[in-house]
Amino acid sequence: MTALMKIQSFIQAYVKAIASILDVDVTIVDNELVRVAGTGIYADEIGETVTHANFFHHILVSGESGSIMDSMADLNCKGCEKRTTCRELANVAYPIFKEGAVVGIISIIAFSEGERKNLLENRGQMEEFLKYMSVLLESKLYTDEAKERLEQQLQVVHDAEKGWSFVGDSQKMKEAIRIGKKVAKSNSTVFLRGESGTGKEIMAKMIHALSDRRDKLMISINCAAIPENLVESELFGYEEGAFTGAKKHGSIGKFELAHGSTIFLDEIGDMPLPVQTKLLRVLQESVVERIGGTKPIPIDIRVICATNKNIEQMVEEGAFREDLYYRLNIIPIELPPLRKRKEDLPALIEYYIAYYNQKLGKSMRGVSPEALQTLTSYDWPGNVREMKNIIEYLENIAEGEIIQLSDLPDHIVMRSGKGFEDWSLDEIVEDYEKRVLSSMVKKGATLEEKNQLAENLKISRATLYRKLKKYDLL
Ligand SMILES: Nc1ncnc2c1ncn2[C@@H]1O[C@H](COP(=O)(O)OP(=O)(O)OP(=O)(O)O)[C@@H](O)[C@H]1O
Repeated sequence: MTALMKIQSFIQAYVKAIASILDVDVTIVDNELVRVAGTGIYADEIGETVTHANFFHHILVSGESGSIMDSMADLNCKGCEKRTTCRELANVAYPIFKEGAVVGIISIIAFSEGERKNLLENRGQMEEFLKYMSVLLESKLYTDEAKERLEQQLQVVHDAEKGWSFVGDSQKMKEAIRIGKKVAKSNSTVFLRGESGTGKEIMAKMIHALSDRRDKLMISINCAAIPENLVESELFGYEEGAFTGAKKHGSIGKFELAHGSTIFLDEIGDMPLPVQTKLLRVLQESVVERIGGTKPIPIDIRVICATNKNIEQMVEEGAFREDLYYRLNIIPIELPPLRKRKEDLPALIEYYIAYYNQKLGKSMRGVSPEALQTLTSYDWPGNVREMKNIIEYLENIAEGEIIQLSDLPDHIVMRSGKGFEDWSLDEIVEDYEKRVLSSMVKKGATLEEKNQLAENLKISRATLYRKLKKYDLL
């Protein structure tokens, strides 16, 4: 949608007001020559493409105002087959700009001789008026864009507050989200697989939030974070006197706590074997037995578990119970590593820029093409978590509104071994040279700093300047 079309209803009200004050007809077209607003006979043609638009086309290209005072004689209309039947007798038009580019045209039209006379007599004033209106429209475009940006950012924060908001349009991610949403309402066990930082926990949160259990808190346990000797009591609870140091009246375990809700068992591969046996019983019989307890306690829970380990290999090696593996692996969902879905990167970067803008009160606008290329070439071993942290870092250290290649941390620039398959050696060397130089020369570096750099690099000043010029780094 063009910039003007986005504020169409405002523009239509605006031209109506101008038309009634000046007693003329007014129209506005966008840069695709679609009529955005119009009065008189053009009120019925809103949304239609203006044909026979030599004159408008010229204004869009030249960015200069123009007028037709006699359509039968005007050069702009020469050769137009509609010239003899055209309803427009005269026309004064002015371009509408945004950031220096022409985004549309505002024009006053005379359909009758009387209107044409009025236009001719007051042409200078009309042009001045259109110019003023064009500036007003331009500022309206900026205000609306700023508002839209703010709304988007608020939406980002709102989504993040829900605890899950997936960004990513790749087929692989879409498929994972589709399955997650589809199984949310069921009570079946979900097994989330994927490297660290790929979004397993937010997937668990999403499934819980979309389930009928959402009114109760999801209980999350990181099996790798609890000391082995405490896992059992943490999960299943214990009775008074169950072991030395046991609390008076015992303690409720996480499974009991999750009754009626969802339990998320993260890093399930780290669950000790004896605890695995107890977990199997919980899953098969829907009961828990506290340590030192004698009677089973019925529970209603939905289990979501996750691991980044090769669990099949653990089963083979006897480190994970095979029967438990099959009992857990009912609905497997694979979260692909970021390096296998790089098409998600631009959206993720944009999302986290907006997120940290909001959080840190910054107004970062994006990433330069070179920086984006380098971020895309990087392998992201820490997946989305690593990317999120890098954006937070960049929001803190980058000076301009656009993240530049030179802002990126060295390890990313150096390790972004991009796909060099189709590159000649010269191109690879040039690419590397450009990255090294751009990470060394900060924007606005003084003459002295550049001279010092030439000295450090053991090249002449002339060579350094030639290279900086070549890579557009001056
Ligand atoms: N698709 C995504 N869109 C937006 N943010 C994401 C996405 N995937 C992951 N994140 C963010 O990355 C961070 C890590 O995600 P999460 O904790 O869900 O990963 P994980 O796979 O559970 O990692 P670990 O195995 O280390 O526990 C979180 O801050 C999360 O919000």
